[in-house]
Amino acid sequence: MPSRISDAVRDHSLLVDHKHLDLNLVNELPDSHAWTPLNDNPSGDSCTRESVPIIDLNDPNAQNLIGHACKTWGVFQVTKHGIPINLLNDIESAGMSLFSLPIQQKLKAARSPEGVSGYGVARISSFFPKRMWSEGFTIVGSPLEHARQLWPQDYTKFCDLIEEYEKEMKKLAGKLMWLMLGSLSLGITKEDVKWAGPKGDFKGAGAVLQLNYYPTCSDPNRAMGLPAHTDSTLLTILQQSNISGLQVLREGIGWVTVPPVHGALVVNVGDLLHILSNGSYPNVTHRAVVNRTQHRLSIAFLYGPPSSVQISPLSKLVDHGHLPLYRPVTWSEYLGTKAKLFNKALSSIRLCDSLNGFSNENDHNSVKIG
Ligand SMILES: C=C1C[C@]23C[C@@]1(O)CC[C@H]2[C@@]12CCC[C@@](C)(C(=O)O1)[C@H]2[C@@H]3C(=O)O
Ligand SMILES: O=C(O)CCC(=O)C(=O)O
Ligand SMILES: [Fe+2]
Repeated sequence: MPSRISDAVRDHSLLVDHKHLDLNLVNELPDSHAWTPLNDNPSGDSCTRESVPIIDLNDPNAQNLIGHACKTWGVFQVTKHGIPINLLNDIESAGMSLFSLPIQQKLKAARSPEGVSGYGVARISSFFPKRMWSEGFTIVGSPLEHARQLWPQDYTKFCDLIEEYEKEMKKLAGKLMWLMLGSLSLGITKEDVKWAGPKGDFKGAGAVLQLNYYPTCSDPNRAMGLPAHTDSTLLTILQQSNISGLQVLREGIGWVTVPPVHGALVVNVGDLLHILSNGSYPNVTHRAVVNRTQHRLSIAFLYGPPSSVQISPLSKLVDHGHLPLYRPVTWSEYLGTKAKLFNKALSSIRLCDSLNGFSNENDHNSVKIG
């Protein structure tokens, strides 16, 4: 078995340039991609009855169900969300056609070292000693330049579809924001979240679209599609096609598989909503595993506030008994901190509990004192 990328190249001529291995052509897992075996088999495959809640957005009780899911899991699946199924299918096909391009073509749209958008491995890869079994394509704003490089003759279809998908996702994200905030405390209104705008439609919100592709893998227990992380967002809406792979970490249980449900979308709490909720909603840790027989595609809509807005615990959640757990931070500042500190970013902006003289029992990230 080739033990390093360089060996893989020599043996199989699979390396496209000095750092890109075409995972679709690799027969054996190179050492560079071999993680410690995943013997933490998810409870989704064993006997636990705990599963990520599935909530029908038309259910009159949806807000309470969402509130409970956010407090206990930090993640839920939504059905009857109003996104047309054709749009979900179309974006999936567009993603598949992108990742099916020859690697030399995809590399024409490679993310630049300082850039955010384009083709490449997920940004967090630099924090891990082993490489991921996945490819990514990140879209911020218009994908026009990169789409032109990928499909010189026929790029407008892709761009129009992305525009339509982002428009629909933004609408859904705004609706979810009110449902998630409304179940935190009675009476949270537009006055409490001024940056939601006069109509309360979060018009100025920011978003990034991330397409993830996980090729089949001969040794899935030693490979990792996307390692454990939290999203640096308010919330993320994930479309995970019909192949399983997403797992969430549940305190006291371990890794739980989020089973694909036809037409459903996965919604997870990101770091910024954790801050806004003053620690009441856990920013769920999640990862993507791979499998031997079926490649997998996922599409993440990463939703955040306008870049200059300071996010801090909602004032209605703060009083003498509940001091703010985090200092204010903008999305841009937080992304910069995350890029440097990764999973220590949140604690770097945390206000000191011992100074506050208390520990919030609702805060799933807190270390209990005393
Ligand atoms: C806005 C962003 C969130 C993200 C980093 C980024 O600047 C652009 C890509 C996003 C993504 C998608 C895949 C998983 C993730 C952890 C990563 O490596 O890149 C997220 C980042 C994040 O949420 O921190
Ligand atoms: O592919 C998945 O299921 C997870 C993707 C993800 O976590 C992300 O894009 O942030
Ligand atoms: Fe994620």
